[in-house]
Amino acid sequence: MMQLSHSSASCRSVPSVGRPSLRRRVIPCAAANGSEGHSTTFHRLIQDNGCLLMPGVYDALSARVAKQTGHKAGFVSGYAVSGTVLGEPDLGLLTPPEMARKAGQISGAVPDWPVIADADTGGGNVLNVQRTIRQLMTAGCKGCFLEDQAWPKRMGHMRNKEVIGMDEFAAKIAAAKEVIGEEDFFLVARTDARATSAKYGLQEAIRRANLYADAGADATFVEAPRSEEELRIVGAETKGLRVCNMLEGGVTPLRTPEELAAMGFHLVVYPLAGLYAATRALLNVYGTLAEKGTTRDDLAALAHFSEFNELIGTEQRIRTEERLTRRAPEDKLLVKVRGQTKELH
Ligand SMILES: C[C@@](O)(CC(=O)O)C(=O)O
Ligand SMILES: [Mg+2]
Repeated sequence: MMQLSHSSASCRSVPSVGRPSLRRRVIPCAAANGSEGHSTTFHRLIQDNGCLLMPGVYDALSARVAKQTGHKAGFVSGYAVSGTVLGEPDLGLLTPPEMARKAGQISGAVPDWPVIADADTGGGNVLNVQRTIRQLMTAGCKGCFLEDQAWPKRMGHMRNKEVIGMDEFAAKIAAAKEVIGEEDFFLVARTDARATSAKYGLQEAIRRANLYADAGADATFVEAPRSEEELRIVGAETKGLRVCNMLEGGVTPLRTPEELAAMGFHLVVYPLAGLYAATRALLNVYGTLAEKGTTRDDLAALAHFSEFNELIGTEQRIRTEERLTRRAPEDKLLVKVRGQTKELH
Protein backbone atom coordinates (compact mmCIF):
# COMPACT_ATOMS: atom_id res chain seq x y z
CA MET A 1 0.00 0.00 0.00
CA MET A 2 1.30 3.39 -0.89
CA GLN A 3 1.68 6.32 1.43
CA LEU A 4 2.27 9.88 0.42
CA SER A 5 1.91 11.58 3.73
CA HIS A 6 4.82 13.99 3.50
CA SER A 7 4.47 17.29 5.23
CA SER A 8 4.85 20.36 3.07
CA ALA A 9 8.37 20.68 4.46
CA SER A 10 9.52 17.34 3.10
CA CYS A 11 11.22 17.35 -0.26
CA ARG A 12 12.36 15.09 -3.05
CA SER A 13 14.93 15.87 -5.66
CA VAL A 14 14.45 15.37 -9.37
CA PRO A 15 16.89 15.82 -12.18
CA SER A 16 16.56 19.01 -14.12
CA VAL A 17 15.20 18.64 -17.60
CA GLY A 18 16.14 20.14 -20.92
CA ARG A 19 19.61 18.65 -20.99
CA PRO A 20 21.18 15.35 -20.02
CA SER A 21 23.17 16.83 -17.15
CA LEU A 22 22.62 15.57 -13.63
CA ARG A 23 21.82 18.99 -12.17
CA ARG A 24 19.05 18.34 -9.68
CA ARG A 25 16.26 20.47 -8.39
CA VAL A 26 14.05 19.93 -5.42
CA ILE A 27 10.30 19.79 -5.48
CA PRO A 28 8.32 19.83 -2.25
CA CYS A 29 5.96 16.89 -2.08
CA ALA A 30 2.26 17.48 -1.89
CA ALA A 31 0.29 15.48 0.62
CA ALA A 32 -2.22 13.10 -0.93
CA ASN A 33 -5.27 12.19 1.04
CA GLY A 34 -6.86 8.87 0.15
CA SER A 35 -4.14 7.58 -2.16
CA GLU A 36 -4.51 3.98 -1.05
CA GLY A 37 -4.34 1.08 -3.48
CA HIS A 38 -1.89 -1.27 -5.12
CA SER A 39 1.56 0.13 -5.66
CA THR A 40 2.83 0.60 -9.20
CA THR A 41 5.86 2.03 -10.98
CA PHE A 42 4.09 5.38 -11.17
CA HIS A 43 3.20 5.37 -7.47
CA ARG A 44 6.90 4.85 -6.77
CA LEU A 45 7.99 7.53 -9.23
CA ILE A 46 5.62 10.03 -7.64
CA GLN A 47 6.74 9.08 -4.17
CA ASP A 48 10.43 9.36 -5.12
CA ASN A 49 10.13 12.57 -7.12
CA GLY A 50 7.49 14.51 -5.29
CA CYS A 51 5.80 15.96 -8.32
CA LEU A 52 6.60 13.97 -11.45
CA LEU A 53 7.03 15.88 -14.70
CA MET A 54 6.21 13.97 -17.89
CA PRO A 55 6.67 15.24 -21.43
CA GLY A 56 4.35 14.03 -24.15
CA VAL A 57 5.94 11.66 -26.67
CA TYR A 58 4.51 10.37 -29.92
CA ASP A 59 7.01 7.95 -31.42
CA ALA A 60 10.12 5.94 -30.59
CA LEU A 61 12.47 8.81 -31.40
CA SER A 62 10.70 11.43 -29.30
CA ALA A 63 10.67 8.96 -26.39
CA ARG A 64 14.41 8.36 -26.75
CA VAL A 65 15.05 12.10 -26.76
CA ALA A 66 12.84 12.60 -23.70
CA LYS A 67 14.69 9.87 -21.86
CA GLN A 68 18.08 11.17 -22.94
CA THR A 69 17.25 14.67 -21.68
CA GLY A 70 16.68 13.34 -18.17
CA HIS A 71 12.94 12.70 -17.97
CA LYS A 72 11.95 9.75 -15.83
CA ALA A 73 8.77 8.85 -17.69
CA GLY A 74 6.65 9.88 -20.66
CA PHE A 75 3.07 10.34 -21.71
CA VAL A 76 1.99 8.94 -25.08
CA SER A 77 -0.29 11.76 -26.14
CA GLY A 78 -3.42 10.94 -28.13
CA TYR A 79 -3.37 14.40 -29.67
CA ALA A 80 0.24 13.98 -30.78
CA VAL A 81 -0.16 10.41 -32.05
CA SER A 82 -3.30 11.39 -33.96
CA GLY A 83 -1.41 14.32 -35.46
CA THR A 84 1.70 12.35 -36.38
CA VAL A 85 0.28 8.94 -37.34
CA LEU A 86 -2.88 10.11 -39.08
CA GLY A 87 -2.10 13.76 -39.76
CA GLU A 88 -5.52 14.40 -38.21
CA PRO A 89 -6.80 16.48 -35.29
CA ASP A 90 -7.61 14.93 -31.91
CA LEU A 91 -11.34 14.52 -32.60
CA GLY A 92 -11.77 10.82 -31.91
CA LEU A 93 -10.33 9.62 -35.21
CA LEU A 94 -7.44 7.66 -33.70
CA THR A 95 -8.58 4.16 -32.69
CA PRO A 96 -7.43 2.30 -29.55
CA PRO A 97 -5.54 -0.39 -31.54
CA GLU A 98 -3.69 2.36 -33.44
CA MET A 99 -2.70 3.93 -30.13
CA ALA A 100 -1.65 0.56 -28.66
CA ARG A 101 0.51 -0.14 -31.69
CA LYS A 102 2.30 3.19 -31.35
CA ALA A 103 2.65 2.75 -27.59
CA GLY A 104 4.20 -0.69 -28.19
CA GLN A 105 6.75 0.79 -30.59
CA ILE A 106 7.63 3.40 -27.99
CA SER A 107 7.93 0.92 -25.11
CA GLY A 108 10.04 -1.31 -27.36
CA ALA A 109 12.45 1.54 -28.08
CA VAL A 110 12.80 2.58 -24.42
CA PRO A 111 11.97 -0.64 -22.56
CA ASP A 112 13.21 0.53 -19.18
CA TRP A 113 11.47 3.91 -19.38
CA PRO A 114 7.88 3.90 -18.12
CA VAL A 115 5.11 5.40 -20.19
CA ILE A 116 1.49 6.24 -19.55
CA ALA A 117 -0.66 6.11 -22.67
CA ASP A 118 -3.72 8.13 -23.54
CA ALA A 119 -6.66 5.71 -23.69
CA ASP A 120 -9.11 8.52 -24.51
CA THR A 121 -12.61 7.17 -23.73
CA GLY A 122 -11.47 3.55 -23.94
CA GLY A 123 -13.14 3.19 -27.32
CA GLY A 124 -16.72 2.55 -26.25
CA ASN A 125 -18.40 0.75 -23.36
CA VAL A 126 -16.99 -1.30 -20.50
CA LEU A 127 -16.00 -4.15 -22.81
CA ASN A 128 -14.11 -1.80 -25.12
CA VAL A 129 -12.39 -0.34 -22.08
CA GLN A 130 -11.24 -3.79 -21.00
CA ARG A 131 -9.91 -4.60 -24.47
CA THR A 132 -8.14 -1.24 -24.70
CA ILE A 133 -6.47 -1.62 -21.31
CA ARG A 134 -5.34 -5.17 -22.10
CA GLN A 135 -3.81 -3.95 -25.35
CA LEU A 136 -1.98 -1.13 -23.60
CA MET A 137 -0.65 -3.51 -20.94
CA THR A 138 0.53 -5.92 -23.65
CA ALA A 139 2.18 -2.96 -25.38
CA GLY A 140 4.30 -2.42 -22.27
CA CYS A 141 2.58 0.69 -20.92
CA LYS A 142 2.63 1.28 -17.18
CA GLY A 143 -0.60 3.21 -17.06
CA CYS A 144 -3.22 5.14 -18.96
CA PHE A 145 -5.50 8.15 -18.90
CA LEU A 146 -9.17 7.28 -19.30
CA GLU A 147 -11.66 10.12 -19.78
CA ASP A 148 -15.40 10.62 -19.29
CA GLN A 149 -16.10 12.28 -22.63
CA ALA A 150 -18.88 11.08 -24.89
CA TRP A 151 -17.86 9.58 -28.21
CA PRO A 152 -16.60 11.00 -30.50
CA LYS A 153 -14.26 12.63 -28.00
CA ARG A 154 -12.32 15.79 -28.68
CA MET A 155 -9.17 17.25 -27.34
CA GLY A 156 -9.81 18.72 -23.88
CA HIS A 157 -9.25 22.36 -24.74
CA MET A 158 -11.51 22.38 -27.79
CA ARG A 159 -15.15 23.39 -28.01
CA ASN A 160 -18.22 21.13 -28.39
CA LYS A 161 -17.25 18.55 -25.76
CA GLU A 162 -19.81 16.34 -24.00
CA VAL A 163 -19.43 13.99 -21.05
CA ILE A 164 -21.22 10.75 -20.28
CA GLY A 165 -22.98 10.19 -16.95
CA MET A 166 -20.66 9.90 -13.98
CA ASP A 167 -22.06 6.51 -12.97
CA GLU A 168 -21.50 5.19 -16.45
CA PHE A 169 -17.90 6.34 -16.25
CA ALA A 170 -17.48 4.86 -12.76
CA ALA A 171 -18.46 1.54 -14.34
CA LYS A 172 -15.72 2.03 -16.91
CA ILE A 173 -13.25 2.54 -14.08
CA ALA A 174 -14.46 -0.69 -12.47
CA ALA A 175 -14.04 -2.44 -15.83
CA ALA A 176 -10.50 -1.11 -16.12
CA LYS A 177 -9.63 -2.11 -12.54
CA GLU A 178 -10.91 -5.61 -13.19
CA VAL A 179 -8.42 -6.24 -15.99
CA ILE A 180 -5.60 -4.40 -14.23
CA GLY A 181 -5.92 -6.50 -11.07
CA GLU A 182 -2.56 -6.45 -9.32
CA GLU A 183 -0.63 -5.63 -12.50
CA ASP A 184 1.82 -2.75 -12.61
CA PHE A 185 -0.54 -0.31 -14.31
CA PHE A 186 -1.54 3.16 -13.08
CA LEU A 187 -5.07 4.30 -13.90
CA VAL A 188 -5.75 8.02 -14.23
CA ALA A 189 -9.41 9.01 -14.41
CA ARG A 190 -9.93 12.25 -16.28
CA THR A 191 -13.04 14.36 -16.24
CA ASP A 192 -13.85 16.84 -18.98
CA ALA A 193 -16.88 18.25 -17.15
CA ARG A 194 -15.22 21.65 -16.56
CA ALA A 195 -15.39 22.57 -20.20
CA THR A 196 -18.32 20.87 -21.88
CA SER A 197 -20.81 22.58 -24.13
CA ALA A 198 -23.59 21.65 -21.71
CA LYS A 199 -24.39 22.70 -18.18
CA TYR A 200 -21.38 21.52 -16.23
CA GLY A 201 -18.51 23.44 -14.65
CA LEU A 202 -15.73 23.26 -12.09
CA GLN A 203 -17.84 22.01 -9.17
CA GLU A 204 -19.27 19.20 -11.30
CA ALA A 205 -15.74 18.30 -12.40
CA ILE A 206 -14.60 18.14 -8.76
CA ARG A 207 -17.61 16.02 -7.80
CA ARG A 208 -16.79 13.63 -10.63
CA ALA A 209 -13.09 13.46 -9.82
CA ASN A 210 -13.90 12.50 -6.24
CA LEU A 211 -16.36 9.84 -7.37
CA TYR A 212 -13.76 8.43 -9.75
CA ALA A 213 -11.16 8.33 -6.95
CA ASP A 214 -13.67 6.41 -4.82
CA ALA A 215 -14.31 4.07 -7.76
CA GLY A 216 -10.65 3.04 -7.63
CA ALA A 217 -8.72 5.31 -9.98
CA ASP A 218 -5.09 5.71 -8.90
CA ALA A 219 -5.21 9.41 -9.71
CA THR A 220 -7.67 11.95 -11.06
CA PHE A 221 -7.28 14.62 -13.68
CA VAL A 222 -9.61 17.60 -13.93
CA GLU A 223 -9.17 18.78 -17.50
CA ALA A 224 -8.97 22.45 -18.44
CA PRO A 225 -9.03 24.59 -15.27
CA ARG A 226 -9.15 28.17 -16.49
CA SER A 227 -7.05 30.05 -13.96
CA GLU A 228 -4.55 29.73 -11.13
CA GLU A 229 -7.48 30.04 -8.76
CA GLU A 230 -9.19 27.06 -10.36
CA LEU A 231 -5.97 25.05 -10.19
CA ARG A 232 -5.81 25.78 -6.46
CA ILE A 233 -9.42 24.74 -5.97
CA VAL A 234 -8.83 21.44 -7.80
CA GLY A 235 -5.69 20.82 -5.71
CA ALA A 236 -7.58 21.53 -2.49
CA GLU A 237 -10.93 19.88 -3.16
CA THR A 238 -10.17 16.65 -4.98
CA LYS A 239 -9.07 13.43 -3.33
CA GLY A 240 -5.92 11.38 -3.77
CA LEU A 241 -3.24 11.82 -6.39
CA ARG A 242 -3.82 14.63 -8.90
CA VAL A 243 -2.69 15.13 -12.47
CA CYS A 244 -2.26 18.51 -14.10
CA ASN A 245 -2.20 19.12 -17.85
CA MET A 246 -0.02 21.97 -19.13
CA LEU A 247 -0.86 22.75 -22.69
CA GLU A 248 0.78 25.53 -24.65
CA GLY A 249 -1.99 27.68 -26.10
CA GLY A 250 -4.68 25.98 -23.98
CA VAL A 251 -7.00 27.49 -21.37
CA THR A 252 -4.94 26.57 -18.28
CA PRO A 253 -2.06 28.87 -17.26
CA LEU A 254 1.36 27.23 -17.57
CA ARG A 255 3.06 26.50 -14.26
CA THR A 256 6.20 24.64 -13.12
CA PRO A 257 6.10 21.33 -11.24
CA GLU A 258 7.25 23.23 -8.13
CA GLU A 259 4.35 25.65 -8.40
CA LEU A 260 1.87 22.87 -9.06
CA ALA A 261 3.23 20.69 -6.25
CA ALA A 262 2.54 23.56 -3.86
CA MET A 263 -1.06 23.57 -5.10
CA GLY A 264 -1.43 19.83 -4.45
CA PHE A 265 -0.56 18.16 -7.77
CA HIS A 266 1.54 15.02 -8.12
CA LEU A 267 1.92 14.43 -11.83
CA VAL A 268 2.43 17.18 -14.39
CA VAL A 269 2.12 16.55 -18.13
CA TYR A 270 3.36 18.77 -20.92
CA PRO A 271 1.78 16.63 -23.65
CA LEU A 272 2.39 18.82 -26.67
CA ALA A 273 5.70 20.57 -26.01
CA GLY A 274 7.70 18.05 -28.08
CA LEU A 275 5.16 17.89 -30.89
CA TYR A 276 4.97 21.66 -31.22
CA ALA A 277 8.75 22.07 -31.00
CA ALA A 278 9.31 19.41 -33.67
CA THR A 279 6.65 20.98 -35.89
CA ARG A 280 8.29 24.38 -35.60
CA ALA A 281 11.68 22.86 -36.45
CA LEU A 282 10.25 21.08 -39.51
CA LEU A 283 8.48 24.22 -40.70
CA ASN A 284 11.76 26.08 -40.45
CA VAL A 285 14.01 23.55 -42.15
CA TYR A 286 11.61 22.57 -44.95
CA GLY A 287 10.95 26.26 -45.50
CA THR A 288 14.67 26.93 -45.72
CA LEU A 289 15.15 24.05 -48.14
CA ALA A 290 12.27 25.21 -50.34
CA GLU A 291 13.61 28.74 -50.38
CA LYS A 292 17.33 28.13 -50.79
CA GLY A 293 17.51 24.63 -52.26
CA THR A 294 20.10 23.63 -49.66
CA THR A 295 20.57 23.49 -45.89
CA ARG A 296 24.31 24.12 -46.08
CA ASP A 297 24.14 27.57 -44.50
CA ASP A 298 21.74 26.50 -41.75
CA LEU A 299 23.33 23.37 -40.33
CA ALA A 300 23.31 24.78 -36.79
CA ALA A 301 19.54 24.37 -36.79
CA LEU A 302 19.84 20.62 -37.37
CA ALA A 303 20.97 17.72 -35.24
CA HIS A 304 24.39 16.61 -36.41
CA PHE A 305 24.96 13.31 -38.27
CA SER A 306 27.08 11.91 -35.43
CA GLU A 307 24.80 13.33 -32.75
CA PHE A 308 21.77 11.62 -34.23
CA ASN A 309 23.61 8.33 -34.75
CA GLU A 310 24.71 8.39 -31.15
CA LEU A 311 21.18 9.05 -29.97
CA ILE A 312 19.78 5.98 -31.71
CA GLY A 313 22.77 3.73 -30.99
CA THR A 314 24.02 3.29 -34.55
CA GLU A 315 27.60 2.40 -33.61
CA GLN A 316 26.43 -0.22 -31.14
CA ARG A 317 24.26 -1.85 -33.78
CA ILE A 318 27.07 -1.87 -36.37
CA ARG A 319 29.42 -3.48 -33.83
CA THR A 320 26.87 -6.17 -33.10
CA GLU A 321 26.52 -6.83 -36.80
CA GLU A 322 30.30 -6.98 -37.23
CA ARG A 323 30.72 -9.29 -34.23
CA LEU A 324 28.16 -11.70 -35.62
CA THR A 325 29.15 -11.64 -39.27
CA ARG A 326 32.80 -10.58 -39.57
CA ARG A 327 34.89 -12.91 -41.72
CA ALA A 328 38.29 -14.15 -40.62
CA PRO A 329 41.29 -13.20 -42.84
CA GLU A 330 40.96 -16.59 -44.57
CA ASP A 331 37.38 -15.61 -45.27
CA LYS A 332 35.81 -17.98 -42.80
CA LEU A 333 32.81 -16.96 -40.77
CA LEU A 334 33.45 -16.97 -37.03
CA VAL A 335 30.53 -17.62 -34.72
CA LYS A 336 30.32 -18.03 -30.98
CA VAL A 337 28.62 -21.21 -29.82
CA ARG A 338 28.19 -21.64 -26.07
CA GLY A 339 31.07 -19.28 -25.38
CA GLN A 340 33.46 -20.91 -27.88
CA THR A 341 34.47 -19.34 -31.18
CA LYS A 342 34.05 -21.72 -34.10
CA GLU A 343 34.65 -21.42 -37.81
CA LEU A 344 31.88 -21.97 -40.29
CA HIS A 345 32.91 -23.08 -43.77
C1 LIG B 1 -3.57 15.41 -22.86
C2 LIG B 1 -4.27 15.23 -24.15
O1 LIG B 1 -5.36 14.35 -23.94
C3 LIG B 1 -4.71 16.54 -24.74
C4 LIG B 1 -5.92 17.10 -24.09
O2 LIG B 1 -7.04 16.65 -24.41
O3 LIG B 1 -5.80 18.01 -23.26
C5 LIG B 1 -3.36 14.59 -25.22
O4 LIG B 1 -3.88 13.82 -26.03
O5 LIG B 1 -2.19 14.93 -25.28
MG1 LIG C 1 -5.78 13.02 -25.37
